[in-house]
Amino acid sequence: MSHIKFDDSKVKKFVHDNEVPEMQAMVDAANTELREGTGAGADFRGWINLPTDYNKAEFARIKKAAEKIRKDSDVLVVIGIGGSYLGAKMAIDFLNGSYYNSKPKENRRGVQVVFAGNSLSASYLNELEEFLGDRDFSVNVISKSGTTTEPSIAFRIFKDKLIKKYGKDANQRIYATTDAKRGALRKEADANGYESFIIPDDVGGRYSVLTPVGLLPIAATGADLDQLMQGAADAAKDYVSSDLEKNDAYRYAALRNILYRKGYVTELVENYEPNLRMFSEWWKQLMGESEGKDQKGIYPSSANFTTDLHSLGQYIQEGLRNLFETVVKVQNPPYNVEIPMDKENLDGLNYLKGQSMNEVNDKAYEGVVLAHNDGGVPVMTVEIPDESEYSLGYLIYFFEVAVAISGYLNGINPFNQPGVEAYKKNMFALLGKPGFEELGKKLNKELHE
Ligand SMILES: O=P(O)(O)OC[C@H]1O[C@H](O)[C@H](O)[C@@H](O)[C@@H]1O
Repeated sequence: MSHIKFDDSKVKKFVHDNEVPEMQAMVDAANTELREGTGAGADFRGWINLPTDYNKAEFARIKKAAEKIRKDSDVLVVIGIGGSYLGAKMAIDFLNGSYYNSKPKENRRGVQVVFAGNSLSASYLNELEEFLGDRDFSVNVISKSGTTTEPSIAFRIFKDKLIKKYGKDANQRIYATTDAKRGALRKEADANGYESFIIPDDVGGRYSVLTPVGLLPIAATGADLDQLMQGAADAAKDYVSSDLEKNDAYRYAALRNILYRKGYVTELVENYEPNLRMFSEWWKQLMGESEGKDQKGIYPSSANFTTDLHSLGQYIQEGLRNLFETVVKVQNPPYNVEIPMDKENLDGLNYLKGQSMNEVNDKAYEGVVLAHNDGGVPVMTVEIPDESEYSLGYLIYFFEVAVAISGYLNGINPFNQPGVEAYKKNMFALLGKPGFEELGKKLNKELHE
């Protein structure tokens, strides 16, 4: 039985009864493409069986490395961008809360984890260096290609810092997560003897959170990796049927495509728990890089509730009617607080006395769903029981398998990202990278005309 409760009752107004069954044949075809490898991008389907077929020896080595980091460091600096950043960041926030790094040591299961190499901002790096101060730290540099500019620059800077602080022992504090054979990072890891972990060839960056890419930083916070993988493994079993009556991940994929074809071209993923803010950022890369191509695709966006009801709420209620919402809801958040009685009741809130904040949050959710529905916004809800490692693993797999099916339903390759190179080439040319001279001249002319 599914660990996720998927509620599509609030799309009924927008989708006729016949529409989902009429998608079944297309979903069957998409399922065949995905499972039999007859679809585009078939070489990148390693994530399908990853939750059970992962490298067990490496998994054990990740746990050991995390233990060593917890012993000899106060902070782990994780360097990466895109799929080499978002998965670890979202999982750490999801499992530990957004103030994890500010908690006193005794309230944390592991080291503080900070992220670098996810922008080109020198000011951000400076802040990070100030945060580190003279405390002990290690670095986990992550790049599948091993050549991405942002993490490469950040790695140079933190490597230099490590060498200045620890001399020849610096190499013992560097963990490289990269391709088995290719790329500059692999070369450097081999040359300097860094402990290294492998990103499988057949798993793309945005599908890589359950590889060493996500696992080492997550383990450094003391989280239970076995439960995380178990959740994903169970989801892999639960979401294997191509029957839309039995597979909610596929049903979600089908409904997204039905809505998209009616003009609902923007999907907002939403949460009612700030711990899930970064989950939305991870989801946006998964959806956006998978589906936005060939001049089509749903635009993935996000909102954090109830916070954004006071900023974006107006637009969602009454703006252009091209939006639909997917709420990721937590049935039992890790904490609850009772609203106290106030004798004077000057704020008029005594009608809430004795109620819990989680109840109030639930009522907000119910009120919002009904209001937005009335305003012309289809809403789907993906509910997980709690914020455990198991539920997170399950949820990750739900969206991974859903977007793969959804992409095939829309006739694109859900596993490549050719468009990302365009700006990179221009940036290299404008920076004067050897080999890009001609393009550099052309762009400089265009910029100055
Ligand atoms: O892991 P890396 O090779 O450094 O790549 C990091 C990220 O950068 C790219 O530009 C891609 O669009 C992403 O899919 C990828 O996750």
